[in-house]
Amino acid sequence: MKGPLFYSKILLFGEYGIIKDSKGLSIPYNFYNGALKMTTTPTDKTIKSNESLKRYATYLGTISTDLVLFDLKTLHEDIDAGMYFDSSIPQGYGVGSSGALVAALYDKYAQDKITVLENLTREKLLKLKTIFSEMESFFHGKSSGLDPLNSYLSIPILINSKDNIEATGIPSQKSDGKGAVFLIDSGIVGETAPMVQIFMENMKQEGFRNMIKDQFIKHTDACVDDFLKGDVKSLFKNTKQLSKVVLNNFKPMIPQQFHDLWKKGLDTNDYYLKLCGSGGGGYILGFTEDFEKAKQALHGQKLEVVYNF
Ligand SMILES: Nc1ncnc2c1ncn2[C@@H]1O[C@H](COP(=O)(O)OP(=O)(O)OP(=O)(O)O)[C@@H](O)[C@H]1O
Ligand SMILES: C[C@@](O)(CCO)CC(=O)[O-]
Repeated sequence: MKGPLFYSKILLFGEYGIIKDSKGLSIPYNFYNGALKMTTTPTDKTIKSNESLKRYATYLGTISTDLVLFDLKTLHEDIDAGMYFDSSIPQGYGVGSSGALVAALYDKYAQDKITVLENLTREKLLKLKTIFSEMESFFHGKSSGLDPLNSYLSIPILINSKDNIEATGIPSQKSDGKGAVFLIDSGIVGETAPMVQIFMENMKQEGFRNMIKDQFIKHTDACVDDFLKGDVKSLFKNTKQLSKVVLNNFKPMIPQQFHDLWKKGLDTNDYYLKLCGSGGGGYILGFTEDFEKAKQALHGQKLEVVYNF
């Protein structure tokens, strides 16, 4: 048995802001994926995954059946027979390893499931997001459900506000374009929950709240609009503003050794850095009008291009 592939995702814009009703834009990232599989020859990796599935299956049994009904009997039988999630998606890197797992399990074991083939009305999308939020909260404490939704549908998702999301198209990539969105591997595993806790604590201060409203959300929304319109010039202007605000106000979310590189990008305009998800490690997202230049300026860092302008 090998189930269908579920992909990683990248939240291009909207981290933290979407908690406070900013816009957000999340795209599938096909470089990494995962699928449910049966083991034939157990290894440390399959055993660890299988044990994690076992714990998770118990949790799925506690979710209200009014929301979603699972074929728990088959799920437990499959896990006892050695099923695991065969995945290349790194964990704690902000690209949604738990989201892909949630999507794969919903796909295989939910009854009366909403499928990707039907007309996805806003109501159906919200229903799916609510189910996924409940399913993923086992891993995150609290989850928006956006990661599994992205992975399940494998299409870009535009978040207009908390209760207003839609499937969207993004401008097609220019394969010969000089500009790029890229990932930098910080080499550190991050954790979402403590980062969100710091953010919520900061939000108790009026100054921080104002900065979020008047600067962070303003620039985030502008970046989303620019990206969708394909207005690259304005996008870089707004990404620079966003990068600056994040460096000044989200220091705990930026690993120490990247503070100087972050500033160097702003000073030289060779690239602009932003958080990729909650930060604290994992990937950092970069935007550049000239990837060759950025590569030189970031010499020694591990870079992966995710989109070409
Ligand atoms: N291949 C896998 N097999 C079993 N469980 C997995 C697998 N991949 C991820 N998980 C589960 O997901 C958890 C990681 O989820 P977590 O939300 O901490 O990270 P993430 O989803 O990679 O991060 P982010 O939300 O920042 O993208 C693991 O601790 C594990 O329980
Ligand atoms: C930091 C955050 O905004 C994005 C993490 O991918 C948390 C969330 O909205 O789930």
